[in-house]
Amino acid sequence: MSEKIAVAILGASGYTGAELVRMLALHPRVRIAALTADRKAGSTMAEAFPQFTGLDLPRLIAIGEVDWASIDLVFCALPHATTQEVLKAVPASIKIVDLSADFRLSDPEAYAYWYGHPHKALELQAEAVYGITELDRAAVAKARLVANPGCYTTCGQLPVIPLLEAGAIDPDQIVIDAKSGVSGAGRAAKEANLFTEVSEGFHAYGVGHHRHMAELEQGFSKAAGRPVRAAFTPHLVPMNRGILSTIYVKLQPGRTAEDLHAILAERYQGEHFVKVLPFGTSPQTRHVRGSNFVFMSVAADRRPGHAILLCVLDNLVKGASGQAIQNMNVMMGWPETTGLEQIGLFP
Ligand SMILES: NC(=O)C1=CN([C@@H]2O[C@H](COP(=O)(O)OP(=O)(O)OC[C@H]3O[C@@H](n4cnc5c(N)ncnc54)[C@H](OP(=O)(O)O)[C@@H]3O)[C@@H](O)[C@H]2O)C=CC1
Ligand SMILES: CC(=O)N[C@@H](CCC(=O)OP(=O)(O)O)C(=O)O
Repeated sequence: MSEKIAVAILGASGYTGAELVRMLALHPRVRIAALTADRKAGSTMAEAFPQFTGLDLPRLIAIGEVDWASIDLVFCALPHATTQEVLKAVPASIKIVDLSADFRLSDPEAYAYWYGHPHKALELQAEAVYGITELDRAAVAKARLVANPGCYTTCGQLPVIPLLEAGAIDPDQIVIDAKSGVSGAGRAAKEANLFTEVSEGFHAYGVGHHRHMAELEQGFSKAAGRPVRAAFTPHLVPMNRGILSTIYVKLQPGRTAEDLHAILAERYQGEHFVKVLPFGTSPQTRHVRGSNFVFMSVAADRRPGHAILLCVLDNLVKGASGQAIQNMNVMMGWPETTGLEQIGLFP
């Protein structure tokens, strides 16, 4: 058996932290050496999440108690802003995959604008490599600190970026209508996430100003080779997991919706986790639930010169912890699917 690396999960008592534990407990190259929490420090992982009853896991401790000398790689699943303070104290010899938004924007001014305060770890922000694995694999392989992308932004960029790179769609006419399950908001108690607030209805939020626009625009601008503004409206739907993005695009002259499908099929041919379904298929969140897969497709729009892209993923897996493990596998030079073989949990 190959030697295992020792990993710490900061924020293990949260949803993405628990998802990391669920998948890393079966990862053949990893030993979970430290798990941290804030309010729940001192509890066992089974007390925080009874599904882990019987697993041999370290007790949840405060971040200050972590013995960094014993750790090879850190998964950081803390709230944004807290993350940049904490990661400054992690020794530079340790690899990091950060799930928060703290290191995703490479422009410090853009960060300050969208997050309302100056960045407190600019050296780390400069060092961080943005990592949608399928699009940034070569850079991720060389990185020490990977900024794991957001759930909405993975679901928005995977279908759009190859089309921008191919010059097949108009960069100024991208409209992303996205719906997320409530686990996307994390485990911390918030009035807006009470059962009565989210069940039996659904609503848009952050309309016209959601902070993920910055991350989408950063990716789209790089792919288009010029500044791009995107319309993005997130919605909260009464389900636990999953994101569906319905994306309206304008074709460049001479292009058809079928061309877009062919570009995506070719771009993701051979990718284990990204599946381009037949033209006109409507992918469903329930088919990727609990897995690291992304299903996407293209459909005709009745308006001439337009097309509709559809993309689904599990926000806690490919949208967060699964992609974080995929990035670790790339950073370590291991097969990318290691520990990520789960198939969607349906029905
Ligand atoms: N949920 C999702 O679908 C996605 C989340 N993300 C990002 O991943 C990160 C984690 O998200 P998620 O798991 O949903 O969040 P949760 O709210 O579920 O968990 C947060 C974790 O951080 C700990 N924590 C909170 N405040 C502090 C603090 N001041 N010091 C130390 N530890 C603290 C909590 O400990 P305790 O429980 O003890 O309070 C908990 O373990 C966030 O940055 C989020 O934006 C990214 C993509 C998708
Ligand atoms: C449903 C819900 O609230 N979703 C969160 C985004 C999910 C998340 O936390 O991802 P990031 O790390 O990319 O911010 C939101 O809208 O802020």
